[in-house]
Amino acid sequence: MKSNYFFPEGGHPPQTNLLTDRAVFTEAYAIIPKGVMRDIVTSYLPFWTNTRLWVLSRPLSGFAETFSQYIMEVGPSGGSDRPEADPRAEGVLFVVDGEFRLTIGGQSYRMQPGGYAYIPPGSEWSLHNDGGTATRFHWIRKAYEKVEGLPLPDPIVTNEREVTPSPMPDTEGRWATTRFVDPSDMRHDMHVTIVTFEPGGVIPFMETHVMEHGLYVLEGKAVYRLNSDWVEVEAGDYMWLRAFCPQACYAGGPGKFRYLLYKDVNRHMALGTPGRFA
Ligand SMILES: NC(=O)N[C@H](N)C(=O)O
Repeated sequence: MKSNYFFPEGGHPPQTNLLTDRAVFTEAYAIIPKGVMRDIVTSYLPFWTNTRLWVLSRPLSGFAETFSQYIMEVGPSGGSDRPEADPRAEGVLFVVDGEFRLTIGGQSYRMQPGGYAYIPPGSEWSLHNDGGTATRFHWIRKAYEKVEGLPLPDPIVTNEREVTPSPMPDTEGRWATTRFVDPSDMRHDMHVTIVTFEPGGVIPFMETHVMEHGLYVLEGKAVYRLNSDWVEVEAGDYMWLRAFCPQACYAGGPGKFRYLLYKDVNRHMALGTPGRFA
């Protein structure tokens, strides 16, 4: 199935056009624009066949940075029976292009664009592209922080088509969030949602909060405020925001502006232990 969520750039950039990239890396945020996700900056992982990936974020300083995010590209017959090497890691997959078969705890699911899967830590899972074309999906990983007395979260497999977005209060529906997890479920320590703005919709104040973000633009255009800078972003761009990075946005139209949003939630910060997720 074809999707409009992914915007790969093959080959190498032209030698004559060095000023078009909008990549930025600062202490508070990074922007990895779609033009940077090219063949030359791919990675590979052990125990994955016919697979390459773009690593969009990973813990860098060892101080309370919580997640890693990849765009995975799995070719025909590719995949893995040993996808995750870290037993602490929980994961979310979100499909942007193509199809694959996902098996969690012996149960198999057909994943298509818009497909979302939450994989609890320690799960037995595998992923295989049994179609004829490459599939691409986000894989967001975090070291799960267990709460004594609470069981692990259950696996969740769904598609954004199955979930009704919740409008944000006082926005006349111009800003809505598609939630795959009940925000009051304290078993979960990470949320991956889809944020949708109608043209002209805004985040009307400088959100400044402890949660980190990974933010991949699925559709449309906007001007995004990151710390002290306003930047133009569009479908296929990725942003990574450290804790307390001030943020706001203005959706430019003419269509919807939508992004996949990672956020760490519902846990104390471990006191006096640097390297929480190193
Ligand atoms: N940048 C964002 O979209 N932030 C969200 N409002 C959030 O933190 O939930």
